[in-house]
Amino acid sequence: MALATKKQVGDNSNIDIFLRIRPVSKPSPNLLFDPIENRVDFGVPRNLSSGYINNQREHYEFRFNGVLTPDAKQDEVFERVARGVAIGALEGFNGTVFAYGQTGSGKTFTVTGGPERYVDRGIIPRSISLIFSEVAKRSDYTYTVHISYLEIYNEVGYDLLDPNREVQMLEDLPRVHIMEDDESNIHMRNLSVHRANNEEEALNLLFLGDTNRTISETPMNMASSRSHCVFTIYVEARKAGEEVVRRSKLNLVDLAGSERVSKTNIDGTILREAKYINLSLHYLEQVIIALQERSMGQNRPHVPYRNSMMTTVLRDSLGGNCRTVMIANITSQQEQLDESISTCRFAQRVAMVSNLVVANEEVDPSLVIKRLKQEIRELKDEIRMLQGGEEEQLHKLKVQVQQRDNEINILVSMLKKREDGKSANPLAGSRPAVANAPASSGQPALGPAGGAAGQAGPSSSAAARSGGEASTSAPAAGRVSGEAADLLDVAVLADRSKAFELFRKSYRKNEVIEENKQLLKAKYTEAKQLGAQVNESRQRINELKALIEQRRIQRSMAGLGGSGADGQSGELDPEEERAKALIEKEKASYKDDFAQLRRLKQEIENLQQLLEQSRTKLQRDFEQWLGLMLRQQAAGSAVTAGSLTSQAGSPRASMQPQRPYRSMSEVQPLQEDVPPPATGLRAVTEQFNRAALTARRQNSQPVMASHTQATPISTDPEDVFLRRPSTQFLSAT
Ligand SMILES: Nc1ncnc2c1ncn2[C@@H]1O[C@H](COP(=O)(O)OP(=O)(O)OP(=O)(O)O)[C@@H](O)[C@H]1O
Repeated sequence: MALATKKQVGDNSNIDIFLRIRPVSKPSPNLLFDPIENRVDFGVPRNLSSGYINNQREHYEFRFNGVLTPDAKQDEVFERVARGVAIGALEGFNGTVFAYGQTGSGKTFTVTGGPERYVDRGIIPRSISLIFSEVAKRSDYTYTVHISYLEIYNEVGYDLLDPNREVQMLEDLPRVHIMEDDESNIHMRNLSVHRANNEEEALNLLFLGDTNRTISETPMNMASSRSHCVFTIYVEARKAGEEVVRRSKLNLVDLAGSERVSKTNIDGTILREAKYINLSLHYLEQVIIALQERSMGQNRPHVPYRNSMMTTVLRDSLGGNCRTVMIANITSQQEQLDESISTCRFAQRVAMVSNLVVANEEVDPSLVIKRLKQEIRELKDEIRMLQGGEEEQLHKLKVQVQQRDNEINILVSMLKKREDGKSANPLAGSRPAVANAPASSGQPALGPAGGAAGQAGPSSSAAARSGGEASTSAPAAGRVSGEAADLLDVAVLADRSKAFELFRKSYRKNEVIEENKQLLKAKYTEAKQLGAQVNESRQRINELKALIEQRRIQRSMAGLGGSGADGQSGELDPEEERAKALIEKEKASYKDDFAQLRRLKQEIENLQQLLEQSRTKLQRDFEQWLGLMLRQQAAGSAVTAGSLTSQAGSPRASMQPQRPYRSMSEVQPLQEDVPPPATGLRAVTEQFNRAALTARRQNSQPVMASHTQATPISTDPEDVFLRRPSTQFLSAT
C-alpha cells in the first residue's frame, strides 16, 4: 500500500548452508569432514557406487558455511546457525532456517529437538527463548509476538494450532489455502495466528502443534515425519512516539524426508506420501536450480514457486527478502552415503541463491490515522475559536493598533521635545538614563521607542561608566530612552500620580495644552490688569462722587448757592465740574476696560473649554495607557525571569525593569478612577467650570450697576492660573 515504506539496509546475501552430521553407532570410513575448513569428503569406491551417483568418480568434496560434527550439541547448533537469524527478526528482517535431508537424518531433532532431555531442545524452542529474553531487554521498543504452525501434507496445508477441535486424524485439522493479492503477496487463509505474550505461551503453542502433527510410521523410521512443517514467529516492533512499525517473520522449517521413493520399499498409502513428498522436494529443487542459474547470470525470468505449496510458502525465503539458512542433515551411515551426497549437492545449489535482505519498516496507517484525527480535532477547535472570536479579535487588534499608535506618539513627542531642548524631565534629571537602558535595548518589539532605546544603549552605558551623568551628557536620544524606560518602570506604574506625571509630560498633545494654558494665563493676566483698572476707575469715580457731594455740602453751608445741582446757586462750582469731568472720564475708561474684560472673559471661557476637552482626552488616554501598562506588567512578570533572562543572556538582565508591552489588547479605561489631583490642570478646569456655572446662574451685571464696594483681585499669577477669578472682576464688583 502507498503508506508502506521499506528501507533497504542490506545488499544481496547468499543463503548460508550448514552441514549437520547425525551421530551413528557405526560411521562410514568413507565420510571425512573437516570442521575447521568446513569441508566434507565422500570417498566412494567404484565397485560400491550405484544408482544415480556418478560411479565414475571416487571422491566428492563439498564446502559449507559451517560443518556441525556428530558431537555438536544443540546449543552450538543454535548459536552457529539460528541465533543471528532470530536476532534479525527482532530488527525487522525476515528469516528462515530450514532443515533438509533424508528421513532419519536428524531434521526434526535439529529444528524441534529431542523429546526428553532439556539440553536437546532444538532451534524452535531456543529461538522462542532468545526472542522473549531480547524483548525483555529492549525497552525502547514495544514488541508483539504471534505464532502460526503450518503442516503441508500431500500438497495440502493444515493448521496445526487450531484449538477448536480434538484431532484424531489429519483430516480433522482445518485446511489452509494459499491466496495471492494484487501485489503478489501470499496470504494463508485459515491459518490461525496466535498471540504469545511470553516464552511459556509460545512453547505451549509449539507443544500443541507437535501433538497435532501427523505421524506416519514407515519401515525406515518409526517416528519420521512425512510432511513439511513451518513454524512461524511473527515479530512486530513499535518504537514509542513513532508511526513506523517493523514487521518480520521467522520461519523455522522442518522439511519432509528427501529420500528416493525407490528406496522406501513401501506400498499403498505410504507410497503416495513418498510420491508427494518427493514431488514437492522436486519442485523445491526446480526453484533452487532456477535461482542458481539466475545468480550465475543466466536468463531465468520465471522461478516456479507456484508449482507446490511448500515452495509458494517459502517464496520469500528463497531468492526474496529474507535471511535464509539451510541445514543439510546427513547421516554417516555407509548405507546412506548416496543420499548424503545428494543432500550435499543440493545444498551447494542452495548456497548460490542470493536473497535481497531489507528491514521491513512500514508506516502504520492506524497510527497515522490517529495522528490525523488529532490534528483535525485541533484544527476544528481553532476554527471554532476563530469563528466565535472573530469580532472580538478584530476589536482587540484595533485596540492594539490604537494603543501602539498612542505609545509611538508619546515617544515621538518625547524625542521631538528633547531635540528642541524645550522640555525638562524631572525624573530624567534624577535618574541616569543608563539605569533603564538594558531593559529597553532588550525589547526589539518596542517599535520607535525600542529603536530609540536601542540607540541609547551604548551612550547610556558610557554615561554609566563616566559616573552617572547621563541626564546631562547623554545625547537626546539617550535621555529619551531613559525617559521611555521610566514610562515602563514598574515602580512608576505603581504610583498613580507619578505615572500620570510621566504620561502627561510625554503626551503629544501636551504641547497644545501647555500653549493654551499659557495663553489662558496671559489672558488672565490681562484680565487681571483690566480688572485692576476697572477697580481703580470705580474707586476714582466713587472718590469723585464723594468729592462732589462734599463740595456741595460745603457750598450750601457757605451759602454760595449758584448753579449747583440744586439749582439754587447761579454760580458753578469749578471743583464740582472738574470732578464731574473726571468721573465722566473714568466712566469712559471703566466702560472700555469693562468691555475689554468681557471679551477676555469669552476668550478665557473658550480656552477653558478647550483645556477641558484636552483634559478629558488626556484623562482617557492616561487611563487607557495605565490599564495597558498594568495588564502587561502583570502578564510580563511571568516571563521576566524566564524568557527575558534567556534573551538577555545574563541573570542581571532579568533584574532590569521589564518591558510591559506584552499585549495591547483588552485594555479598558478604568472609569472609576480619577486622574491624580497633582496635575493642577484638573483643579483649574474644575474651578473654572464651577465659576462659570456660578456666573451663568448669577447672570452677572456690569460693575457699576449694583456694587459700590470694590473687591480686590489676586495679583498672584499662579493664583490666576489655578483659580477661576472671573466672577471677581466680571460680576462681583
Ligand atoms: N544429533 C543427534 N543427536 C542425537 N540423536 C539424534 C540426532 N539427530 C537425530 N537424532 C535421533 O535420530 C532419530 C531420527 O531423527 P529425526 O527424527 O530428527 O530425523 P528426521 O530427519 O526428522 O526424520 P524424518 O524426515 O523422517 O522426520 C531420532 O530418534 C532423533 O532423536
